[in-house]
Amino acid sequence: MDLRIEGVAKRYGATAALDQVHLHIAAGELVALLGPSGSGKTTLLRVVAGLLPADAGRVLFGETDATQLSLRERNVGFVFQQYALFRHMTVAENIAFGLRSRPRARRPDKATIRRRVDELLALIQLPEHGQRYPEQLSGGQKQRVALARALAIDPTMLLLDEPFGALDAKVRVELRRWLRRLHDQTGQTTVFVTHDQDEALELADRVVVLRDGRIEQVGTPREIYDQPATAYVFDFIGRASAIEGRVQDRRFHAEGQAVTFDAGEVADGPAQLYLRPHDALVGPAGEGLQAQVAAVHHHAGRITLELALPLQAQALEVDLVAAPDASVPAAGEQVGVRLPRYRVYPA
Ligand SMILES: Nc1ncnc2c1ncn2[C@@H]1O[C@H](COP(=O)(O)OP(=O)(O)OP(=O)(O)O)[C@@H](O)[C@H]1O
Repeated sequence: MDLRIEGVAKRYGATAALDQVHLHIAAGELVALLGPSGSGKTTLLRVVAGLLPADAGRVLFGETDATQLSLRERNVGFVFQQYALFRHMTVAENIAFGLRSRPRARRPDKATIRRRVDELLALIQLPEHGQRYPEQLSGGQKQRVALARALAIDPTMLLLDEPFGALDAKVRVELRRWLRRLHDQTGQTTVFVTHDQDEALELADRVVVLRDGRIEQVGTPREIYDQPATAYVFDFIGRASAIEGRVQDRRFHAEGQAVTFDAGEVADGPAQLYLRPHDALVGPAGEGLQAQVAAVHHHAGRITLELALPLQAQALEVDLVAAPDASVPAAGEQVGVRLPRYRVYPA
């Protein structure tokens, strides 16, 4: 089912947790709400679920105005960060809970519930775990059970609030790939909250970047990464360096440099040029931006240079691919930096 959020606003005293949010999510999409702490992700998810009333605006599920509907009437599947499983119930009982607690008229019979639970146990790849208790499962397994419980009620959509937030890094990566495959199997409209840009970019069909209760950009992971609409998105979405300067007649003039760069449509005035560490080519001094190597950092498979630019407060971070025989500039050396890819934003 598709989801339409129209002009939704929510205030807590002086804080606008959500400020005129408009968003359309197509049926079957997997969408990430991405943003730093306090940007309004959880508030938006809760408003959609019916856990929290909005001050203004509408939420539509398909053609139905769901704004005034209760949590139960909306029939969404919700998964919290901390596996909120019932500790005194087995895995199978947890999964069956939503079906068993339906009013008698809409409650499936016991055999149907048992069949549905078995199907879901197979779907989450825990077919033998139905009789275990939550404390006998790993964190990742608990979250899969939480997802099965959410799916059991045949929800209108799945809403996941930092579903992998409490798990360690390796399990997180495994589980998000698993969720992607599960989504491809079920085709369930899914919205998940994360503050982890890797998770959003790897998992989602589209990413919604939030900032202070407003949508900063909506796009495919590729669009968000390759064409960030604002300096904020550029900075938030990956490793980035900024060079201060100004735009004049469609050229960006970096503070303290002779070389200038195409500034596209950016109007005259103070501006910043943003680049990713892998989008800079380091060569002999005299070509491109003039810089001095401030530090050399060795990682597995790559070398990162910190480059100091005259009159710039921030150092430039540049990755070198570590070919075994490549010469690596030493700290203190003067180098030239060419920029095959960058973006200019008004400051
Ligand atoms: N119950 C509340 N009372 C007062 N202010 C709140 C309440 N809940 C949220 N806020 C405020 O609303 C804003 C948005 O909060 P929200 O929890 O939606 O952000 P978030 O992006 O989900 O952050 P996090 O990643 O930390 O969960 C924040 O400024 C937060 O302090």
